[in-house]
Amino acid sequence: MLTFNNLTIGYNKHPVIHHLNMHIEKGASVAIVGPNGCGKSSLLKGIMSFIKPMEGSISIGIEKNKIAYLPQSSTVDKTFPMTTLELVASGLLYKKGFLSSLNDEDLDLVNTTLDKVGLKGMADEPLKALSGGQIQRALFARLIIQDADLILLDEPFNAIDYKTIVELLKIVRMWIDAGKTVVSVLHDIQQVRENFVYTAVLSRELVAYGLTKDVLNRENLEKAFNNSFYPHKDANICNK
Ligand SMILES: Nc1ncnc2c1ncn2[C@@H]1O[C@H](COP(=O)(O)OP(=O)(O)OP(=O)(O)O)[C@@H](O)[C@H]1O
Repeated sequence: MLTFNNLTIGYNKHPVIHHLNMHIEKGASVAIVGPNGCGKSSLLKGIMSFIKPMEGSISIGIEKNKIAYLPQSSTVDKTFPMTTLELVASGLLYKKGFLSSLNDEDLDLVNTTLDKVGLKGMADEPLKALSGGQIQRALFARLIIQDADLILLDEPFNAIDYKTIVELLKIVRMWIDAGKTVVSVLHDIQQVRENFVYTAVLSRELVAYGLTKDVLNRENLEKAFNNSFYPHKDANICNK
């Protein structure tokens, strides 16, 4: 489904992810863990082609429109003039082209999905009227509507209350049980252990990748988190 071939990505010639070789099977649930600033978000952005590899490549075994992406909540512009319904319906853009071309069936699907994520009656609310947790529920509704085969989640439960986390985790498990490939950046080790079969421990370079039960251990976490961490702009230009 997804292969990183000697992948180096970074900014202004300075590497953030360094010579990554890793393969993710179709239908796998993969957590990406590692210290702040080690390149987890950059890796997801690389998969989305928002940033280009400095070296190596990313092979994706499906079409781009079969990938859904949840960005880190801090990057979502809540002042954007849009209703909850429009945000969720934008998950159909790949299929429909324009929101104006949505038919009654599409709108029914959006409204049913809003109910599913606990946002019944919120369709016409502007985004600025939603709490952080409600925005995250709406973004999950958009992911459901997209019905993608590969789902990329960047810290999906950051600053979200316990009840919302439990409900959103049920959606993630539903995707995994349905055979979708789910790759998620997470900081909560317990969440990883309980929900993700595979884990990649990153620290710019890959520290370990394999079954969560085998690789999510103190030794690998210490290797990743004890790395002396410098801002990536001070990283040597890669000559490997
Ligand atoms: N657009 C950018 N331009 C320049 N540098 C960037 C850019 N985005 C990220 N970086 C730098 O790349 C490095 C990795 O950032 P990234 O957001 O991928 O890390 P992360 O592991 O997701 O961190 P966190 O856990 O804090 O979200 C950091 O040093 C960051 O400052």
